[in-house]
Amino acid sequence: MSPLANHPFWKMNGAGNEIVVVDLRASAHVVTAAEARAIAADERSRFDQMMVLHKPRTPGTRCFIRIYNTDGSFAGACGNGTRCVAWVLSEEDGTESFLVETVAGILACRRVGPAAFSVDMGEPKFGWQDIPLAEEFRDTRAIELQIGPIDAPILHSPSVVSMGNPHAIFWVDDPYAYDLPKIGPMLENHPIFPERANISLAGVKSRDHIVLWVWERGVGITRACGSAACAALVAAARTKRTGRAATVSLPGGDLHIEWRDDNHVVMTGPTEVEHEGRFDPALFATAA
Ligand SMILES: N[C@@H](CCC[C@H](N)C(=O)O)C(=O)O
Repeated sequence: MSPLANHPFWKMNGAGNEIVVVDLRASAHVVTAAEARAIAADERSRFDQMMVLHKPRTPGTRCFIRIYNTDGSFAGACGNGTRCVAWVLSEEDGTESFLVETVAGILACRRVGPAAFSVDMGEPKFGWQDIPLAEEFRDTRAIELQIGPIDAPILHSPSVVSMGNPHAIFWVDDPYAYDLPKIGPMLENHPIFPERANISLAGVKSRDHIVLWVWERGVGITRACGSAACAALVAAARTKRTGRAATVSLPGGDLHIEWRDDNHVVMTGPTEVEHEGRFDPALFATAA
C-alpha cells in the first residue's frame, strides 16, 4: 500500500489554482515524482501543485513544505498553495499568524478573513544567475528573447524575476489575444532557462492594475499563479509601469500584491476547500 494512504488530504484552490495539500508530518516518507504524477492523474486528487507538509526543520515554523507540479517536478515557491496550507494550519489550532518553510525560505502567513490570507513571499531576485539564465544579462528588466519571425516577433524582451522560482513576464496590451497554449511550452523549455520557467503575459491597465495569463512550468495553463503575480508586480514596478502595489487579475480571480520598502513581496488572496478526507489506498494501486 502507498505510504500516503490514509494521511490527511485537502483538495483546494487558491483563486482557481488547483491545489492538493497532504499532511505527512506524522510520516518520514518523501513523495516521489512518480507518486506525484499518479496523484495528479486521478480526477479525485488532480492538482496544479501539491503541497506536502513535513515536520518543521526550523524552530518557530509550523512545517516544511515540499511543492510538486503536475509533472512531478519540484517548485521553489507556490503562492496560492501556501495560502491553502495557511488555511489548513489556521483551522488546525485557531492561530491566525505563523511561519512555514519551503526551500525558498521562511514565509510569514497571516489570516485576513474567513478564507483570505496574506503571505510574505520573501525578496525577489533579479541577477541572471539567480533566475537562473543560461548566459549573462546585465539588465534583467528586459532580456534578449523573442518568439516568432525575427523581423516581426510575436513576443519579445521579457522581464525576468525569481520569487524562489523562475518567471519571465512579457508585456502586451491584451494577454488573451495570444495563443499561450501553443507558445507557452516553447518558452517554458527555451534553452535560456536551464531550469525552465513560468511564462506570463501581462497587460498593465493602470498604475495599480495588471491583467495576467500564465503558462506554468511543469503544469501548463492555470487559472492563477501567485508567484507569477508577485513577479509581474515587481517587474512592472522595476520598469516604471506601475507603483509598488497592484491588483493582479487572473482568470480565476484577483490577488493583491505589495512590494514593500523592506524588499519583501506580500501577496493577499482567497482560499477555497473543495473536499477533504484521507488519501484512499486504492488510489495508489497504479502508482509506481
Ligand atoms: N501556481 C504556483 C506556482 C507553482 C510553481 C511553478 N509552476 C513553478 O514550477 O515554479 C503559484 O501560485 O505560485
